[in-house]
Amino acid sequence: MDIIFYHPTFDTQYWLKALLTALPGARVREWKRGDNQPADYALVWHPPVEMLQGRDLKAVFALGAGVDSILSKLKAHPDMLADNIPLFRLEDTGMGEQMQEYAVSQVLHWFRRFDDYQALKQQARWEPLTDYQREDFTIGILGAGVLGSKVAEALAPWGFPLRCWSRTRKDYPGITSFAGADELSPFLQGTRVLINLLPNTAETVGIINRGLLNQLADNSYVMNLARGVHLVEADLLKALESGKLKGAMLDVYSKEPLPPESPLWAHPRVAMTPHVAAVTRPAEAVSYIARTITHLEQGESVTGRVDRQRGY
Ligand SMILES: NC(=O)c1ccc[n+]([C@@H]2O[C@H](COP(=O)([O-])OP(=O)(O)OC[C@H]3O[C@@H](n4cnc5c(N)ncnc54)[C@H](O)[C@@H]3O)[C@@H](O)[C@H]2O)c1
Ligand SMILES: O=C(O)[C@H](O)CO
Repeated sequence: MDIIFYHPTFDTQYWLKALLTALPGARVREWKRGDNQPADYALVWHPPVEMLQGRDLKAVFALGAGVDSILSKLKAHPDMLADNIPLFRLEDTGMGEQMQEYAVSQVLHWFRRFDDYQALKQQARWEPLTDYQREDFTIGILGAGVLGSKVAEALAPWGFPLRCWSRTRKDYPGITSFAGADELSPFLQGTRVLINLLPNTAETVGIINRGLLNQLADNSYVMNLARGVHLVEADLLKALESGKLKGAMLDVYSKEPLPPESPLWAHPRVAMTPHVAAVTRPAEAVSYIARTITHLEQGESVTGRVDRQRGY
């Protein structure tokens, strides 16, 4: 079995070695321009079109959770990957735990009013504030898939009212499930902390806009952990100014790296990280991919296949 690997920034040598260890007998090579030799599987992130074009592969693995960038490249170059070649993505592989850490720590930061105390400290003001109550702190998670459900699971023991919104109804213990476009408004009403973990698709681009933000509870918070295109940044800034929103925690942006002129940098109630909420953990990813390839080779069923029509 031949495997080709391409990632613009990862430590390729580490991956090649780890893949060889996990799949003894496989031939694994870094793909370089001009390499047209046959391959069975391709592991990629932001691949050049020529890497995949015309290849008769058994499967392609995206080396991340989101497949928006490869699907948009496929749209521009439909001959890059034949329709019958399955595209897989990483399911969790350590990203769930990272999202849990991120979301829980930020929710508690807001709930315990550390944002307010930070602002008071800057003015050298000693001022105990009224506690927030859990029942006024409903958390709504947009997207209840692999990562959204992990975040919900980690928040559940803290006792906040929890709800999620997804395409189809979920049956997660202790979490109210809202499903489909018709239930988006009821999901938003009463939500105090909105956490976004949707995939980037034609249906979800720009979903966190003025109309959506206006439906949240007053003094709400927004955490965007999915993709920058989900959020209309100008609408977020207006909602912060109007007082509708109390704060935002952003990991992803309409343009990355975020340009220096973006007003988000200087906004006192916007906290930011540079698209690091959950990164690919090589060891977990390699064992996931190796396991999936082994199942595919044995004709067994696997999960993680992207529905290219649906867009995730
Ligand atoms: N910031 C980061 O570091 C980082 C890291 C990993 C993943 N991500 C992002 O997180 C996203 C989610 O990852 P995942 O593994 O949980 O994906 P997933 O496919 O397992 O879950 C997606 C969820 O969104 C819901 N959904 C999709 N379209 C919908 C629609 N139109 N209406 C209602 N619900 C809809 C699905 O029902 C599902 O519950 C990824 O696509 C990626 O963009 C970001
Ligand atoms: O989708 C992912 O895996 C991360 O956001 C990295 O882009």
